[in-house]
Amino acid sequence: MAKGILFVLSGPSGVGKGTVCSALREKLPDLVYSVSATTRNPRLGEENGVNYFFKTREQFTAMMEQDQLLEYAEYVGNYYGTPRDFVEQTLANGNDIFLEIEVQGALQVKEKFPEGVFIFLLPPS
Ligand SMILES: Nc1nc2c(ncn2[C@@H]2O[C@H](COP(=O)(O)OP(=O)(O)O)[C@@H](O)[C@H]2O)c(=O)[nH]1
Ligand SMILES: Nc1ncnc2c1ncn2[C@@H]1O[C@H](COP(=O)(O)OP(=O)(O)O)[C@@H](O)[C@H]1O
Repeated sequence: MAKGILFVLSGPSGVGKGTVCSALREKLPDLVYSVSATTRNPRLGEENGVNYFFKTREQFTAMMEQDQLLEYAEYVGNYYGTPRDFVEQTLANGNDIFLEIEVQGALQVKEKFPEGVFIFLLPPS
């Protein structure tokens, strides 16, 4: 079976990644989205396992040490990372997967998956 395609959307903070992602979710409801792990606190309305997997710093460090993350980065004082197994299994099953992550993480994914499709959003000015 052909492997799925890995899509990574990245770019600086405030450039509109989240906005593009919500539009995409409406247009392509069947596309698989990676759910990241983070040490930041949940915001009102956010659900564990849906928006993020919310972790303590200890839990996150354990995931890093056990090589469970495809990439991770510290961003404004919190850790964010992409669970590896879910991405690898989705691709192996022949399904595409979409990641919305910040730039340091996207560069790490590019090292590991140079065949992926990397989209960097830039502000108009
Ligand atoms: N490297 C990396 N960045 C992530 C991951 N998940 C989310 N991010 C990025 O972390 C940043 C902060 O996300 P968040 O706390 O949800 O705030 P907001 O997207 O700015 O409202 C954004 O730039 C996300 O793209 C991840 O798994 N890895
Ligand atoms: N194409 C656009 N033109 C102008 N403003 C936009 C555009 N896309 C998004 N925005 C606005 O810019 C702000 C940041 O967008 P957001 O999607 O949260 O960025 P990011 O996820 O990259 O931090 C939001 O207030 C959003 O409504």
